[in-house]
Amino acid sequence: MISFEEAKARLESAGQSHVLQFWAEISADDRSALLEEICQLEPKELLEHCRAAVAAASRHSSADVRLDARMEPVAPEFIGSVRKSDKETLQMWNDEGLLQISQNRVAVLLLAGGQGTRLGVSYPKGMYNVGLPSGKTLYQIQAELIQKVQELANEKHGCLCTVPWYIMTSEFTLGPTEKFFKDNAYFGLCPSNMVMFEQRMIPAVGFDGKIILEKKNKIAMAPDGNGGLYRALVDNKILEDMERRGVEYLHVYCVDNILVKLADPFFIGFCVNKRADCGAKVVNKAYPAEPVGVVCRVDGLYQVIEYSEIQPETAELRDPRGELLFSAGNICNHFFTRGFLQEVTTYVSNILFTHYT
Ligand SMILES: CC(=O)N[C@H]1[C@@H](OP(=O)(O)O)O[C@H](CO)[C@@H](O)[C@@H]1O
Repeated sequence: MISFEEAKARLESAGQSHVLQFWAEISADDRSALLEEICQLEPKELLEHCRAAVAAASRHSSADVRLDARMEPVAPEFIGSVRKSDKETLQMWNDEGLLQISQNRVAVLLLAGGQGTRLGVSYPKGMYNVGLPSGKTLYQIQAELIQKVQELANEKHGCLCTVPWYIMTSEFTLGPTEKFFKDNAYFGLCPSNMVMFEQRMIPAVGFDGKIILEKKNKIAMAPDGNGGLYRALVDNKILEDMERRGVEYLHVYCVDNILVKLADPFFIGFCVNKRADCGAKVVNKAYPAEPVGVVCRVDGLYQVIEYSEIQPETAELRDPRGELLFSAGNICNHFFTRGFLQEVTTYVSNILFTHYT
């Protein structure tokens, strides 16, 4: 545990002295708890985190127009459409995907660290009963889809393959998720092919760059978002686990998608066929103001522009055929090769956590 003076100095160096503003009012136990929390914060990283929050807030309020001006749609040669492709092409993607799955080269990774706040539940979203006549939860639906795609590959290739399931949870969701799967006998999957791991927690920061206090003696903490995946992969040695299992391709998806096609052979096959490092499955936007992010290019780099970042005029733009120019709606379904993730995590480790080593 660190001393009060040390905590004060750390917070000052990150511009967060207000965290100790209630020190005089709190009990000895509460003081220890607060010092323990402060002890976990690395000052340099905290400073960067708080600065990033301010920068993000100012980007939202001022630079949107400039961002819009730099947006370009995804180049047609990088797009594959299930709706517009012929039967042979679709067959080729499906065959390629099933072949990779049959060779144990494909895994799925679920982003399930979020709390069910917007859904209005106090338990992990995957445990939600979505109201089907069967009463199945999202986790059960997904477990059955993994079994199904394994079966399809087995039937086609006469093998006994495995699609490992990586589940990124958080401090809020790990315990209940583990218990839920155990209580339900892993819905028939082999527990050794399921890897649950935790993403990091970070302090919640206001638009003014100041840490938010949950209570007088408690910093408000939240999981570090879907972008926390890269750090969590490093922290939990997930890429090493993938390598041990011979997994080369990863399908990453969000928990709250009832229609998700796990390890979708068409999607996997398309990406493998294109020799892509990463890919995003998108759905045509239904209408310009639909609250989904769009996959596009900004300054030549592929990224998602959120619905909160795009100007209505830009969202309304149409191509000569009358279709929305920015129509590639992000549904949080991504493809990554292990090699690409290795590169990204090495890069992220170097710029973000050099001071940990
Ligand atoms: C930061 C982020 O993850 N934004 C995602 C996410 O937004 P929500 O605000 O969580 O609905 O889900 C959308 C639908 O899947 C997707 O289009 C968007 O890009």
